[in-house]
Amino acid sequence: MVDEKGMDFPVSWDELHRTARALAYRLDSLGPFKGIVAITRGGLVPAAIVARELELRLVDTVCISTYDHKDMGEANILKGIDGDGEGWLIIDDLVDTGKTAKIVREMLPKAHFATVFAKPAGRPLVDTFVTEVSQDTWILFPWDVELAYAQPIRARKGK
Ligand SMILES: O=P(O)(O)OC[C@H]1O[C@H](OP(=O)(O)OP(=O)(O)O)[C@H](O)[C@@H]1O
Ligand SMILES: O=c1[nH]c(=O)c2nc[nH]c2[nH]1
Ligand SMILES: [Mg+2]
Repeated sequence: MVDEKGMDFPVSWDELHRTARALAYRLDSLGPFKGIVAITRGGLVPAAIVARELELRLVDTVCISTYDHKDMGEANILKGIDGDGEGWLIIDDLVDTGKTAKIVREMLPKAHFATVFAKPAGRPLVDTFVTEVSQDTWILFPWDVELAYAQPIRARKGK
C-alpha cells in the first residue's frame, strides 16, 4: 500500500526470523553481554530470537510507546530501568526518526543498541543493525497483519 507515509514494506515471519538471526550473528562477536533489554513492544520478538541465539536468559524491558499505528505522538515512557546499561544489549525492531532510540540511549548510555531495521534519520543512533530501508518506507511487521484478499496491481491502479 502507498499512502502519505510512503510505500509499505511487508516483512514475513520467515524474513523476520532470518534477519533477526543475522543480527544475532553480528552481535555474537561484539559480546559477551550480561543480558538483553527489549524495547516493548516491537523489540520483544527480535529480542526473543537474539536471546535464543546468544544463549542469554536474562531479559528485561523498557516500555515506550510513541506511535498509534502510523501516527507519531509524544514518547510515553511506561517503564524504565536502573543502571547505566554497561554490558547490556538493547534490542528494538527498528529505528525510524530516532526519537525512541535517543530516549533509550540517554537512559542506558553504556549499553549496546541494536535493531533489525534502520531508516536513515535514526541510523546514527544504532550501534548494530541489519537492513536499511528508505525514510519514506513503512515497515509492516508480521504481528501487525493478517492474511486477506489482495487486489491485483492493475486494479489498484484503476486500469
Ligand atoms: O525511531 P522512532 O521514530 O522513535 O520509531 C521507532 C519506534 O517506533 C515503534 O514503536 P511504537 O512507539 O510504535 O511502539 P510499539 O513498539 O509498542 O509498537 C518501533 O517499535 C520503535 O520502537
Ligand atoms: O511497524 C512500524 N513500522 C515502521 O516503519 C515504523 N516506524 C516507526 N514505528 C514503526 N512501526
Ligand atoms: Mg517500539
